[in-house]
Amino acid sequence: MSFIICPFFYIFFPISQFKSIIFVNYLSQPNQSFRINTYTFFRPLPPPKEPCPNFCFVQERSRHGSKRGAAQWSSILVPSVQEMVKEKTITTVPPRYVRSDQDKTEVDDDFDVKTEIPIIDMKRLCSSTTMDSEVEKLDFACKEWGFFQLLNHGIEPSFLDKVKSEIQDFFNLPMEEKKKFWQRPDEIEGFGQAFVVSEDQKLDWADLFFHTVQPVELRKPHLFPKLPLSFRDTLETYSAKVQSVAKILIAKMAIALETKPEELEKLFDDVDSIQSMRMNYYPPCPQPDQVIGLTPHSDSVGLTVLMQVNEVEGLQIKKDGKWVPVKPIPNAFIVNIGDVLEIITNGTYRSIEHRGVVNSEKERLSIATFHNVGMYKEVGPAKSLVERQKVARFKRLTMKEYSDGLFSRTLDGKAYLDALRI
Ligand SMILES: O=C(O)CCC(=O)C(=O)O
Ligand SMILES: [Fe+2]
Repeated sequence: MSFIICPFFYIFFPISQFKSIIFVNYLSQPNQSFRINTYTFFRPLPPPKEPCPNFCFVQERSRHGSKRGAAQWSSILVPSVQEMVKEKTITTVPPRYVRSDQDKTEVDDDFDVKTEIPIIDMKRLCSSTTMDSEVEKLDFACKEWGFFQLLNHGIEPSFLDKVKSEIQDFFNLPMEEKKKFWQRPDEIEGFGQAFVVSEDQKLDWADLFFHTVQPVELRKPHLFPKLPLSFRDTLETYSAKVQSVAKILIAKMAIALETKPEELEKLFDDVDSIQSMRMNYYPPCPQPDQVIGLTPHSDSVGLTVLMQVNEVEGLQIKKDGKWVPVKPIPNAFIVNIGDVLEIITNGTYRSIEHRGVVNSEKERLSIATFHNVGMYKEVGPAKSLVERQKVARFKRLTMKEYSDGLFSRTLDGKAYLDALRI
């Protein structure tokens, strides 16, 4: 998925899948400006035609709108799938949602204990008597799977029930109310879909609500502050609780990796580190095999903490070339390594492709909370890992450069991360 979004977008919208590319070194010609979300950036026009030292580019985009119709740093507004399903009795999927490009058959149906994603117990991770063995399990999960389910994370089930029920209520608000929170032209936060860059691009069978939560200055004034009061309070508390879970996990990963604090955990434990949330709503579909709920992607952030909002399955992860369904454990989180952590860990921990599928009977909801490094921080392989492994597998770059490159691309699995490999 992708598209031209603000330089901050990728932090906000941390999914990377991109096919064609341009890269623009915006800061090199600080003579033009335009507004991107809440920021003004300086950038050249038109984009340079030579490949930039860090990135390649294949396809040029115009500054004010791509050849395919999307304004830069935005996603074309598309109909709400939830509304479409509610309003009409749909028996066949409209052509724009038919995904013959996606192979939905290569699912590993024989998955068993061997192919079920690892389970990590946070209580054991934090207890002095069991920490070592649980850290070892965590290390294995991050190396071999890039995904794990997290039990005993300490967030009370009754509070999680409240979060889930309020998310459901939020998606069930009347359209008149939801319109206030809809994506605006040239923006990517709010209700909508992501990375839609042309009128003929295929779409996901889903609606999403995406917003930046931390730091507070990056919140869009018409989104978080305008949410229904109780939902806002609930999300504020959820944000803080999930943030502390993420920080503990990253600190334990640092122990496993034997990195220095400034190389890993401090990057995510700073005033400028970024947390964003994406709520996904997948309506039932009359022809579930024809569509995809969420296009295969890897998350372009540091760490993602995902919660299933209802008991309906749909997440699949790519393991040894096959799609493996994730059977969520009630009240556990599903945690995954994002591209930025793969870079920092010099490829030791893996950011794995995943996707969402839908079914014909039940709606499905999830909430992904993304944790990332501040925009002006530099990321690259941790020096102590490079020394030990005697090779740096990725380039070093600021998060700003990373996001500029990321949002100049279309969707293509892990192609962006590959472009950053040395
Ligand atoms: O809905 C899901 O289970 C997956 C969501 C996801 O991968 C994302 O929002 O990045
Ligand atoms: Fe994801």
